[in-house]
Amino acid sequence: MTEGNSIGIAVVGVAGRMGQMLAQAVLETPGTHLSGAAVLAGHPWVGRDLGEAMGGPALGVIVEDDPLEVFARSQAVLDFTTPAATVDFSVLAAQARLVHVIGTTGLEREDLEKIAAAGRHAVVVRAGNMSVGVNLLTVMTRRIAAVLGPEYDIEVVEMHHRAKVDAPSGTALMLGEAAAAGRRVNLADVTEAGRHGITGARAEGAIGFASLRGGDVVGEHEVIFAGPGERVVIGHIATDRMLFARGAVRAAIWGQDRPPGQYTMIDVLGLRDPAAEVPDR
Ligand SMILES: NC(=O)C1=CN([C@@H]2O[C@H](COP(=O)(O)OP(=O)(O)OC[C@H]3O[C@@H](n4cnc5c(N)ncnc54)[C@H](OP(=O)(O)O)[C@@H]3O)[C@@H](O)[C@H]2O)C=CC1
Ligand SMILES: O=C(O)C1=N[C@H](C(=O)O)C[C@H](O)C1
Repeated sequence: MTEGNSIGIAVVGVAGRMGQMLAQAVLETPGTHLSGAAVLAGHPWVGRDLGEAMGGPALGVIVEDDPLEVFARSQAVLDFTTPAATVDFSVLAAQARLVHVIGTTGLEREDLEKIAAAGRHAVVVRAGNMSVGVNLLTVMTRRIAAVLGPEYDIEVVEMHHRAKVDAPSGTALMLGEAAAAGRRVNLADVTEAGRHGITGARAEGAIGFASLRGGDVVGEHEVIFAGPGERVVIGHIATDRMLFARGAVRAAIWGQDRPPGQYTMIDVLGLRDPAAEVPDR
């Protein structure tokens, strides 16, 4: 629902780690309002005031379990849920002509195809990481990979909290895609992930991935270029999930009145280099 010129932004999966951050980010952003907050049917938060459910003061926003109703009074939806849920939401968001901001990771090729098909007539902004810093890191990774030759071995290392369910992280895949784009190779052709046992020597031109899990780590990424006599190491450490949430709200605002299509945070942040496309995971 438009309240004056304020943009109505809904959050699905609002009880999740990111869902709660997203709701707070909408509430603190001038020019937007929280038009709805949805969880799965049967969740204990259904029917409760969102603020109280989150352990704070009442917000006057009641948690619902019908995304259709929530979408009907919104201009955008922030979706950091699961691949299956995101595919379903993409159909509903496109029908309602909402800007669908997707942070969900672990999406397979078939999921991406379904999202692209559903979103043909709507604006979809999707990124495995919504922070400014990581998106800058992808631009730097592509550039460094393009300049350093194949004698520099590329490894992407990530660490996340113990509850993370997908690996490598969406961010690690974005960085891998950026490195592959810089080298003008297809990431799938050069990926080395999950090494264990007698693996044989590293393949020439491989891009390796290592995933660490533990504790409450918000998200840490490094790209290592290991060459003869030196290593170039660039990285990003997230210490607060609000970083991602603010990026998502920025994307929802940016997407208003854009032509239908699939966009990434590279578009939102104005970092696209037409001469060097970087696919985003
Ligand atoms: N792009 C980015 O910048 C970032 C992306 N992420 C990604 O966001 C996703 C979520 O992460 P996180 O918040 O830590 O995970 P959580 O598991 O804490 O949250 C996911 C939430 O989605 C809910 N959910 C699942 N299916 C539905 C549905 N059909 N309808 C409504 N709600 C649903 C879950 O509900 P229930 O628990 O009841 O099943 C849960 O509350 C992950 O893929 C993660 O990698 C995370 C941080 C930053
Ligand atoms: O699951 C998380 O927590 C995060 N997921 C994203 C990813 O897969 O890269 C972004 C961030 O690193 C946190």
